[in-house]
Amino acid sequence: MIRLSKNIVLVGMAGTGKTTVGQALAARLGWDLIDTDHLVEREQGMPIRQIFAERGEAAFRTIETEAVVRTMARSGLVVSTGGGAVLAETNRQALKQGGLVIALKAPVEVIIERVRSDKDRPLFQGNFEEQVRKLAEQRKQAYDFADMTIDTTLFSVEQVVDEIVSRL
Ligand SMILES: Nc1ncnc2c1ncn2[C@@H]1O[C@H](COP(=O)(O)OP(=O)(O)OP(=O)(O)O)[C@@H](O)[C@H]1O
Ligand SMILES: O=C(O)C1=C[C@@H](O)[C@@H](O)[C@H](O)C1
Ligand SMILES: [Mg+2]
Repeated sequence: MIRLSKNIVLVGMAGTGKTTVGQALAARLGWDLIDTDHLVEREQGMPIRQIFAERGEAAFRTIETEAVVRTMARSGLVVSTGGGAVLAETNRQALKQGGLVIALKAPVEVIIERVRSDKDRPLFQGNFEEQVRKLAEQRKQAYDFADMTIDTTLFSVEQVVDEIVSRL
């Protein structure tokens, strides 16, 4: 049994299911959900795709860090992060200090199938299969700082939630 921290935080590559599982987990626990991507989009008044296009990735990362740090100062939340939210040391520290960090994993082939029809991810434009593979390779160890890891390949969303709840 892992002692429950202030928040439950989901990290992982794009398409591993952080948003979908976060929604189901928050509903199951009766907790509020903050999806940092959605928070940024709401506060900036535009989709992340447009932030990347008009201001660049570095500007997005600055905004993302501010949203992550502010969110992690709260408690009793399920927090779904963006796929790249773990890249900054400031974010990793805030996530770890303020929550139990759970990494969702899936093989690159599964990720490709899950995100194939969603054209909103700015890092997956053009030859998106190649881009997913490259990013997965670059981020091979990026999620290793998590307190636990769940491979979502063979699980439905509700089964992933069952697994998380059983490990709390
Ligand atoms: N366990 C699962 N089994 C099958 N499909 C899943 C599972 N989890 C998520 N999906 C599907 O994969 C797609 C991507 O999921 P989701 O948007 O939740 O990923 P994400 O990790 O939040 O990605 P991003 O980092 O880009 O925000 C969605 O269509 C979702 O329904
Ligand atoms: O993997 C990433 O770097 C990203 C994932 C998404 O959640 C968004 O945060 C954005 O598209 C960047
Ligand atoms: Mg998401």
